[in-house]
Amino acid sequence: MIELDGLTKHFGSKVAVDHLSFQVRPGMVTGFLGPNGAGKSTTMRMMLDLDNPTSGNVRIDGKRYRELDEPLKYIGALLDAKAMHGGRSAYNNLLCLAQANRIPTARVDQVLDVVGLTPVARKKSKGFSLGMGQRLGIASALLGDPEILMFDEPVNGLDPEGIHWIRNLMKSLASEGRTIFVSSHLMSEMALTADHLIVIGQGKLLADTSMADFIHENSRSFVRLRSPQRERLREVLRESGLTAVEAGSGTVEIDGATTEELGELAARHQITLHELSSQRASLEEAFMQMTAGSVEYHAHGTSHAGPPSDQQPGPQWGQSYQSDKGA
Ligand SMILES: Nc1ncnc2c1ncn2[C@@H]1O[C@H](COP(=O)(O)OP(=O)(O)OP(=O)(O)O)[C@@H](O)[C@H]1O
Repeated sequence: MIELDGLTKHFGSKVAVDHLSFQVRPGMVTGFLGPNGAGKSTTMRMMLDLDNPTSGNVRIDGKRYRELDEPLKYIGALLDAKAMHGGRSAYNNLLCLAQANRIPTARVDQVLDVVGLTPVARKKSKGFSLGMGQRLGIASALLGDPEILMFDEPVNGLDPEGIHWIRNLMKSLASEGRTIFVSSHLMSEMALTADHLIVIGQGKLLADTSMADFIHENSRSFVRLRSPQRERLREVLRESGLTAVEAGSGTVEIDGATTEELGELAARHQITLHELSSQRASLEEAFMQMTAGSVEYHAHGTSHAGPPSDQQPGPQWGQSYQSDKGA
């Protein structure tokens, strides 16, 4: 269990983390979400005692990180996959870490096997692809067989097979009763992986909730209509006090009415419908709505908080969003 109590970090006048209090519980995967610059990495660094809080504190199983006897046996982390010594082989990188932390040497081969790097164990890690580097970073996090694991953007650089692998790894580690805390920009990925969500924006806690409740409470439900008599449909909706939002591909979306009401309304006015469907906004949309006021960098054309016209999964949004950072 990880407990944050009023955790705060200032960089000069910049408040990167603002009185964060939450718990990360064992036996589940907790997703840590927030737009770029929200303070996720800074929070994780303070959890590992790599940065000093301005105020507040973090407890790991009731203790401060620096009070842990052999920290790698309590908490393993993947923060920066490039942190490894490039001139050393994967095996030697892990061996040094094992020796420095009084972890049995045999564990090195075990974790190399878990992450699938046994065939390249003797190769220098500087020649590794981003995905292999991520796997090596994950191996180092697993080395002490810790009860708590923290991953900062672990799917970065992984191909679909690698993403599938890490998703299953995190779930299986959680099912063993471990505490798994993972940050990601890939909302669709979180939907498939996390049981619980912590959402932050501009360093502040925006949500601490189960995944199911997050979607239920934050996603907008609406009805999608498509008709060959589009103008007539719009007119009838307007007369009924309903606002139709154009949603592309000849569809309109309506809030505040059920499919039954809209179907009957169309029938009364003899309007043919080619589509009448109840929709619920996805996790990406719920997340965008929640954090809309706290993003530092907006991608062109995606700064509105409303749902996009189609129901595409998150990576599209994540990619355009990230690619705009620093533009
Ligand atoms: N060493 C530092 N000095 C000054 N400002 C910093 C420092 N580290 C982080 N920041 C600022 O603090 C804020 C939070 O940064 P942080 O990297 O924790 O966010 P993040 O949620 O991890 O973002 P990303 O998803 O882009 O990695 C940002 O505005 C960032 O520019």
